[in-house]
Amino acid sequence: MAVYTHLGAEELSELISQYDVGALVSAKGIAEGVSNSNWLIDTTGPDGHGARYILTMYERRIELSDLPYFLGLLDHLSARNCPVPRTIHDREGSAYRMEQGKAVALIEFLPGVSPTQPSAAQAGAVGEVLARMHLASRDFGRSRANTMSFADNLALLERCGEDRLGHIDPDLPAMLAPARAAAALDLDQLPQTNIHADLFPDNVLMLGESVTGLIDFYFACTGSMALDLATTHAAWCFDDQNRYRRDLGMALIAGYESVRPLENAEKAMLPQIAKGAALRFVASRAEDWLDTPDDALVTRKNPMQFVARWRVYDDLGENLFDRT
Ligand SMILES: Nc1ncnc2c1ncn2[C@@H]1O[C@H](COP(=O)(O)OP(=O)(O)O)[C@@H](O)[C@H]1O
Ligand SMILES: N[C@@H](CCOP(=O)(O)O)C(=O)O
Repeated sequence: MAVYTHLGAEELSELISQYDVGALVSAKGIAEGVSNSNWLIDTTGPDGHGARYILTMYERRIELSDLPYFLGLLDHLSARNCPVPRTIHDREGSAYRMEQGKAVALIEFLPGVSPTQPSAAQAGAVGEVLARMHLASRDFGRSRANTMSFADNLALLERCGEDRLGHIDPDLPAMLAPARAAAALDLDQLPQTNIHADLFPDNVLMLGESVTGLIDFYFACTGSMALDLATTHAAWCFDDQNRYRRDLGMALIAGYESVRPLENAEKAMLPQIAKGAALRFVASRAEDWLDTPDDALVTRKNPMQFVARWRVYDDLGENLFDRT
């Protein structure tokens, strides 16, 4: 379920005619995704040979004032040969337009599929691309504060409250104490850049072991590179029972370090940051769980999945980098 708004054929044709991409041939709603409405758009193409795009309508959680940052970052990274879709600008040069009172953007279509059970080779490739992206986004001229920082996550869990957290799962209120510990970490002293901050497998397109696209930059922000690596680690390196896949963890970090070796201060803090990164998804998923009506068509994501991952990080402690 990821088409929240109906756009009629005439509206779509009129919208597409504002871009130099040829005439609309077909528009199909995309089922994947939870936050925005997405359509797969085929046109006759700027040169008449056909072309494909993604049309995104921003529905939830996105401030209009953040769009120049998100869309500008796509253009910045794409121009630096990172596998990131560029934004198609309309004839007036705008990266987004308003339709039915909501912002829409036309985005380059990239080939590939998101892995559901990633291999170590795929995790290594993602680590390498993540590091390339970190280096390439250092000179992006804009910045954006992280609205899902560890302090924000703590505030979110506190707003949910022990009682309501306990209704989701009796083990959830116990996550407040580690969330306080994470909120006390100072990540500002670590190397900063513009980070993706939500690089789950479903936000990576791959063909075999090659990364063809990093997508869904709508949590991107200015922040610690180690936080982005830890978030990617928490999202990629566990099986469907939330058991740690050490082979993937090692491959992800090795791939990252093949491009950008971690500094000692980052290595020292990574075990703590990984716990905070797991709690970030405990917090947002707990909030979504409580806010989503039982009859909503969206599949709620279970916060306990990331409680399990937090426990793995807590047990691993300093051994996160161990190869055995
Ligand atoms: N640039 C792109 N190229 C190809 N497919 C894309 C692109 N952007 C999005 N998609 C497809 O649309 C789906 C939903 O996009 P996504 O940005 O993840 O939505 P949401 O923000 O709602 O999670 C993706 O899983 C992917 O299949
Ligand atoms: N990746 C987050 C949820 C964010 O959803 P997205 O569809 O915008 O990536 C999670 O798994 O909790």
